[in-house]
Amino acid sequence: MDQTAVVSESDCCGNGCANCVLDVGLPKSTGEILTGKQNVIATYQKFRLFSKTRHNPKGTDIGNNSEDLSEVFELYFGVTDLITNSNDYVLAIPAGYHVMMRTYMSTGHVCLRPYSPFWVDGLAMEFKILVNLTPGGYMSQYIKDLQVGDHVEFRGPIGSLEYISTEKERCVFIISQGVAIAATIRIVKNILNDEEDLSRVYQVACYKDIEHTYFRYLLRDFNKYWNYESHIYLAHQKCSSDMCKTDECTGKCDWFLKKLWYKEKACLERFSEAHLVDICAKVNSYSKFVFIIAGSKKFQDFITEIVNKLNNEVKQSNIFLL
Ligand SMILES: Cc1cc2nc3c(=O)[nH]c(=O)nc-3n(C[C@H](O)[C@H](O)[C@H](O)COP(=O)(O)OP(=O)(O)OC[C@H]3O[C@@H](n4cnc5c(N)ncnc54)[C@H](O)[C@@H]3O)c2cc1C
Repeated sequence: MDQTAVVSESDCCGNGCANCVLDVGLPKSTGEILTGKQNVIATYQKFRLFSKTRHNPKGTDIGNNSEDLSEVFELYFGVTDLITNSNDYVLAIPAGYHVMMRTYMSTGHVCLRPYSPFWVDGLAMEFKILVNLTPGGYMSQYIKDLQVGDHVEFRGPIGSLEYISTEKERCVFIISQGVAIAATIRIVKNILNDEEDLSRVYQVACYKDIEHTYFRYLLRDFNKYWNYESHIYLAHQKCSSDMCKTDECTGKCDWFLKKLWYKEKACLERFSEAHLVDICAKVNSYSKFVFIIAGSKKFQDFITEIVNKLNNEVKQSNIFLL
């Protein structure tokens, strides 16, 4: 099957079939990870919840910090109780791919939801996901009730990202909405940690406000690399300063400016075509552009539309939807 074909979640019947329609094959690079071993997550596998912590966008690891987000959790899972020798297995989840979490409803129906690991240790067979609990959501309630030590079923990897090429001087635009940035973290790390990869990464992270800038500390760290820059867009920043005359913050008041870190820039607007044009103006050749878009279908459609308006030389095969 064409690995660049976009398969919608709605194509999945939701029954957790062994040969799920969402499996579109692994990128060629996965062969190196497997090295003759089996992928432990290729069929549904139980993973033990090692830890469950509230996400702190600033990265401080002091438990119960007042800046921890009450509705966003980092879940750390690892394989336990393998029937055969664990040396026969690795955990292969390529960057940009997701895993399917499975649980059963009280009605007996299966509940499947995809999540995108932001950290994977293939040999230890451990991974982490960031989950933004959805009010009234079935899996969200299940996750909320999960306790450390509980076992949860996952399978995968599922995805279609095959952007890796021999071309190492690309302009990689990574545009994400909210928690979907989790899916992009490993892609950025892979590029930045590859000394032979001279690609420039422009990360556009769209959030509702500064309190919800997930992985803010990572973006700060990535910005230390010569070939990386992040742009944060905050669509709904509330303000408690008198300087901003309305409830919506202008981003110019002392209250907001004090919230920013040294050299950190944030634009208090929705990301638009004009912003994309501004960022792209820094780059010369459009043919080397790669766009990786992570977010809801509506967000992906909007960004794809403005990318297509940008310049008709942007090849469709260089646009990847996570
Ligand atoms: C490729 C991919 C990767 C993803 N990665 C992540 C990730 O890394 N982290 C993350 O947090 N999320 C991720 N998601 C989203 C995730 O899969 C779930 O959709 C999300 O956690 C919500 O699931 P849920 O079962 O809690 O909510 P659902 O039960 O699906 O409910 C969603 C919403 O619909 C409403 N609703 C449900 N039933 C009804 C009804 N009968 N009538 C009216 N309204 C109803 C609920 O109130 C809720 O607001 C990803 C999604 C995709 C497609």
